[in-house]
Amino acid sequence: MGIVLGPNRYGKAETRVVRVTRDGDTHHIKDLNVSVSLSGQMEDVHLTGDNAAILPTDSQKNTVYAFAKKHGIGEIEEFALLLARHFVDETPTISHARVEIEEYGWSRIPGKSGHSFVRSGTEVRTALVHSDGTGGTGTGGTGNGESVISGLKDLVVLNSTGSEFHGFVQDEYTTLQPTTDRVLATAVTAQWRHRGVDAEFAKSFAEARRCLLEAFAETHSLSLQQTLYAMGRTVLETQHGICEIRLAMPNKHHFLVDLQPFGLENDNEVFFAADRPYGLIEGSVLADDAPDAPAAWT
Ligand SMILES: O=c1[nH]c(=O)c2[nH]c(=O)[nH]c2[nH]1
Repeated sequence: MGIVLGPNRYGKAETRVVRVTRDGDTHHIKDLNVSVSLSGQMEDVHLTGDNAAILPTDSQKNTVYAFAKKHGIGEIEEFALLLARHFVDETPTISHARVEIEEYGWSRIPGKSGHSFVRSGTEVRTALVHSDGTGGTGTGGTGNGESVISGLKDLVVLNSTGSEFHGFVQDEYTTLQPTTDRVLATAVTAQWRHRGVDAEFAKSFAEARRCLLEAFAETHSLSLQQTLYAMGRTVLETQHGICEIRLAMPNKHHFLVDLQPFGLENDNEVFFAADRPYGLIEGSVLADDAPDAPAAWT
């Protein structure tokens, strides 16, 4: 039996960088969590411990900080592309870079100060970039060895009516009562794949987020699965630069509390918000001409 090295990658995970841009007394901040993962000629380091091909993960972390100073931080997709292309273009032993970024939002505290901020809730904006470098010829999904996926996570939403769930399979373990009026709540994780790498990412993000919220609010839901599909479809119908969207939506169950022991009616007014277990509904919605790009998601 022969033993060989399988797929591998390495890099600095979760570099936290906060960039302050000073515009007189008015400051702007970008707060990111950057994870770099590189692959290439890595046989020797694994098989013999020869580090000659290795760009240390420490240098990768330093690059994130240096680029934040030199180039500033604009849209996270662009910052990720800049980093990914740099690692592949400048290090001959690296042929592929994956850069994943989370962005934590801050909004201004109203008032006179231009330097006071409050974190904008739990929601996180995300980007995932793959690059074979600016001279790349790989199969990232755009034909030139690069792909860009944008997204968000922990977008928490709730409909206090307009949601039903009935007509499901009944087996000997089924106790769930059918309902024609329930609370529907979830924390949306969404990732959408762009057809190209030069979209207007700020505009596209705002539009995709608006579509997700609008479809969640406006769909009269017979299941969270139906709502998921409606949300994905709305994004793809509105934004032709996006060819695929993947959604993961936990069903944050709200159970009606039995108030009868207290002689009280509960007409869909008082709920117990359970945090676990939760139903986990996941799905992908695609344009039927979407180019195949499974590697873009890894
Ligand atoms: O929207 C729902 N989808 C399900 O698949 C499911 N299963 C369940 O117990 N409740 C729900 N709700």
